Amino acid sequence: MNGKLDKAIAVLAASGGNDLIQTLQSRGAFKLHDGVLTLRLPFYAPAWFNSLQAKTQVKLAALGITLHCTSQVATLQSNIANPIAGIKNVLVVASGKGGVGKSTVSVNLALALAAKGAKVGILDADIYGPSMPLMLGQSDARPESHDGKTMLPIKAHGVVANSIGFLVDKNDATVWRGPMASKALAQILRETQWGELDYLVVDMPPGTGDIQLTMAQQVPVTSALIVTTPQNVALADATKGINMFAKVNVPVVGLVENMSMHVCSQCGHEEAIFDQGGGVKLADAHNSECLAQLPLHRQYREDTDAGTPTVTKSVDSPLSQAYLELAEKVAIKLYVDCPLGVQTIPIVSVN
Ligand SMILES: Nc1ncnc2c1ncn2[C@@H]1O[C@H](COP(=O)(O)OP(=O)(O)OP(=O)(O)O)[C@@H](O)[C@H]1O
Repeated sequence: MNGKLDKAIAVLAASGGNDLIQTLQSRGAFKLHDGVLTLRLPFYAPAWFNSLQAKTQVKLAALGITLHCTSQVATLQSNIANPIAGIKNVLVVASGKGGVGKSTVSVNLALALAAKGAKVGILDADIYGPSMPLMLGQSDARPESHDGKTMLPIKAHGVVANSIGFLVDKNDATVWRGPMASKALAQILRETQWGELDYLVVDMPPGTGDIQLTMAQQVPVTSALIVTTPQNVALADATKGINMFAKVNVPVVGLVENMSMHVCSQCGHEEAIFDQGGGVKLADAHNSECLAQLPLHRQYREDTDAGTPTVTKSVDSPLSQAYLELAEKVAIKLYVDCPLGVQTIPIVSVN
């Protein structure tokens, strides 16, 4: 019986990535019963699973096995032991430098994770330039409170979100000093009724100063995703970002090189305006991985400006596809990189 399972695992490892299949196996994700091999996937990655199934079907059939899968996102270990009720994993999206597209990546990645099947929230922690109200098409929304103590997040495009931008006048927040900004983040994080979430994507303020450091220490972070553009000046700042997370024991799941190549919306001509390949080099230098190279394309800007990020606006476009692929890579890599965490604290309703 076990020999059969071992053979099936070897078949899957040859096609689905050895590290991943071995991690799944060692954490008890496979069960073989009556010729049905059930994989309880601890993340949503339907494209990866469909490809695995297609590639292994014949060999598994020869062993008398059919493969099935169910998905339930696992809670992974975070940097501090102070979890937020109902939230399984917190992914912070950070950049050393401003204006590299951190918010654009945060919102599209969050929507892509949701499109794959996960329950996702967005916390816009970019105190000095909150963009989520605009990018989610919710500029006039204000979170409601039923008890005067906690807020209900804003719902948009299948995710929930909260932002300093919903709560405070833009001009007030920009003059906050570090401790005030960090306190505001802690409050908005813990006083929002997020519900049950597989991932909370946190759009961090740009930079690697004390504010970002304090924030990273206050929030139970599973991992960080670093956004950079390919040119040297941005890469130097991204390096500071990677080093900052190392200081606070937050693993970096990988890098995203944004504005990688300019694609003309008229003729499709490609030009490396901000240079090329820097994200891959940086990732290599830090033993990390460049998980996506996203083009500089007018459509990305137009869609977020209109409050309908590309992943919701045109799901089938190649621009959207790039994010859908990134979402699966992030979900898978988080699981492989991070040890399993303690069971999420369930939300208990108090009447
Ligand atoms: N790949 C892209 N192609 C075209 N435009 C983009 C792309 N990524 C981001 N932009 C645009 O660049 C501008 C800056 O992006 P964004 O606000 O996401 O950056 P940020 O790093 O979050 O900035 P900040 O430092 O202000 O927080 C926005 O107008 C956005 O629409």
